[in-house]
Amino acid sequence: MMDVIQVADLRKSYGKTEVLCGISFQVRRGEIFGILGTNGAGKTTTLECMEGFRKYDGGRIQLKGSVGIQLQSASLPGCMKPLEAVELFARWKRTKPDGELIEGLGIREFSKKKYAELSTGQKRRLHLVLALTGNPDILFLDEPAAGLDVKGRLALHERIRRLNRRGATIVLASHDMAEVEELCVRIAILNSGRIAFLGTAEELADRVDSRFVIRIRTEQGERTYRAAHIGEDLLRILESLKREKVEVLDVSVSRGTLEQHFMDLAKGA
Ligand SMILES: Nc1ncnc2c1ncn2[C@@H]1O[C@H](COP(=O)(O)OP(=O)(O)OP(=O)(O)O)[C@@H](O)[C@H]1O
Repeated sequence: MMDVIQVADLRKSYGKTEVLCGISFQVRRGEIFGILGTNGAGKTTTLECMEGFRKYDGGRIQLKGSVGIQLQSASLPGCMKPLEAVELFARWKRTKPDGELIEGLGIREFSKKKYAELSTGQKRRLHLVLALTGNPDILFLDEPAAGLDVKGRLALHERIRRLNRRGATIVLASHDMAEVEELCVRIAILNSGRIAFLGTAEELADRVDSRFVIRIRTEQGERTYRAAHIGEDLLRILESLKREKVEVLDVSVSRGTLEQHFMDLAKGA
């Protein structure tokens, strides 16, 4: 599959603090790629360098295709009405406002308000419409669901998937594991300015030892174990409970969520 984004040895410092210490990754055409990291890991800096908004100190970034960027809030004049902003962006992109997009993200609900009067979620929805205007080949989203309620979040995720099915490559920065797990196939985890992991969620699960979560309900309450090898470990746990004469009522086994794996990596485990 063709790479539409290539980032090689990207370096960035703010003053004397090196925030990106030479990160490299590629994004393939048509994928939803997640950049994960805890607060301050360097996700926004990485995105802004890729978007061309921020100068970087070293390395190389190559993009192939037109770009849409979900700008941060407060980046439009406070007195501007939502549909005026949509019109302005459409003209800038030499296209017409996309009615389906405007309806799909419910912009008309708050179209009479000024930008300064919009809620965080409404601003996010508007910024998403602006980013999507002109059907960009590559879409950058920074914490897209922050400040959205459950309904807004579901609608946004559905919209992101639909766009992706139409061929857009999407790069999404988030510290929300559930969001990344739900949307992205490949992810990069940033930790202290370096890539701690690059690959699929499945590969991440395989890399971390504690892959399974075993929950055992006993007469005394529930116990939780983490296991690398489900067969041997489950047998060992059950045998030890038998020796302790603990009555087992129920056993459930699940794969740990990406969040557990991520936290292990972010902690440098
Ligand atoms: N303009 C700036 N000047 C100085 N330091 C900055 C600047 N922007 C970011 N930083 C610092 O660089 C580091 C990385 O910030 P960045 O915003 O890229 O992280 P992030 O992973 O997006 O974090 P968050 O999840 O909190 O948004 C942080 O320590 C931050 O304080």
